[in-house]
Amino acid sequence: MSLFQITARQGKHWLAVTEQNCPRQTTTGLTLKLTMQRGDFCLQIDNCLPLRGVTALFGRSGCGKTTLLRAIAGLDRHTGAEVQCGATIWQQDGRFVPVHQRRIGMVFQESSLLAHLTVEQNLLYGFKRLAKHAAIQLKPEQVIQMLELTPLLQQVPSQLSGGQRQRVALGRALLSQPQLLLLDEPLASLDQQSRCEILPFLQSIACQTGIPMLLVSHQLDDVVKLADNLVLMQDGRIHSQGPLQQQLLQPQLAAIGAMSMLDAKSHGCNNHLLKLSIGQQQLQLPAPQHCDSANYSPTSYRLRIQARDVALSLTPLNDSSVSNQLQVSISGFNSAPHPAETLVQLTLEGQPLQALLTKHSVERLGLQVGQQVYAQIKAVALD
Ligand SMILES: Nc1ncnc2c1ncn2[C@@H]1O[C@H](COP(=O)(O)OP(=O)(O)OP(=O)(O)O)[C@@H](O)[C@H]1O
Repeated sequence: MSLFQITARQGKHWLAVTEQNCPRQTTTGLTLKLTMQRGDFCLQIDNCLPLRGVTALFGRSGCGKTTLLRAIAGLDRHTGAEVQCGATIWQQDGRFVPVHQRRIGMVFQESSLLAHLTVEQNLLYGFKRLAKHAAIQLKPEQVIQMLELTPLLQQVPSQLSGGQRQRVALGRALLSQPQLLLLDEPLASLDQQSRCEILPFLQSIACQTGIPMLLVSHQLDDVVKLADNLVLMQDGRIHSQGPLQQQLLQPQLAAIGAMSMLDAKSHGCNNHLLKLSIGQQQLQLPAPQHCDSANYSPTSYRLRIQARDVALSLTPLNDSSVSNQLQVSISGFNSAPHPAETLVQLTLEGQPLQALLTKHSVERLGLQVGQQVYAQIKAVALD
């Protein structure tokens, strides 16, 4: 049985992971020491990034994400830099392992497939060139199945959509048997529908292969669906890093639209609604298109919620259309980009949740740290 169920819902895609945990590679981290000056820009990194799950690099344009990724890959050589992946030294003192000798799979914004080769030939291009002694962890048939590439194998890149091309690029990267996947805005050139189509594939690669990924993305939405760890970059430095849920509370993310991620458990569908629980509390959202209540096995489910979609009340509302009413406690208040607004930090069954309210509402309700209140979230605002 496949570890994963991937189902789609109209306009949005949705991934459900079975009760089995994803195998995560557990090596030591990616140790980086880099100082680089380019005109006014200075990259200064002295950090260790996790080598497990998906780590997203997020920050304003020009903060140095691509420069950092290129240094990790060995595409650029910076004097004095140190790059160590787990126990393997890629750069230190006079030693510099060139890009083709680092076990890295790379996918960029524009896939660089070979135009004259079929999808199958593109996939096998790097695989066939692997050294005979290289340990093969992923076979072509596994990758083709995981990325649903069978119908495309005899086509050439010009016959593919942008999303299909990125799937092939991902497949080719995986077949190079990487120790680390570097993804530099792999969804940036895709329209919204293609982005939604490819997200579940990225999720299943992360979970099924256990290969750690470093993902550069401008879309916080994508990061919230994919990442386990979030690294925030600012002016050439790593400002903060940590598990996604906690990092989403960082104040600088409020400027682009604060949101939360909740880990829930889904229990099945009824009347086209997916039923979920977080601890003892129940909630629901419109079910994915192919959700089959008869064959539903309990799954983990990652919920994404915009802070502006969360309202608070002192008592449960019985005459409201909002069906998700969750008991939460107030853990703090943060400033919001607009002077009339406040970000209320909440705790829901041990998980952080944010609500964006006007200061006027906070005062009117007399909200205080430690207070128990009810968070109302419209089912249609969840995904
Ligand atoms: N070849 C280069 N020569 C000089 N400066 C460069 C060069 N490449 C990048 N830079 C500068 O280095 C800084 C970091 O660029 P980088 O592309 O790493 O940022 P980024 O965070 O990836 O940006 P974006 O999100 O827009 O892709 C920028 O100020 C950029 O202008």
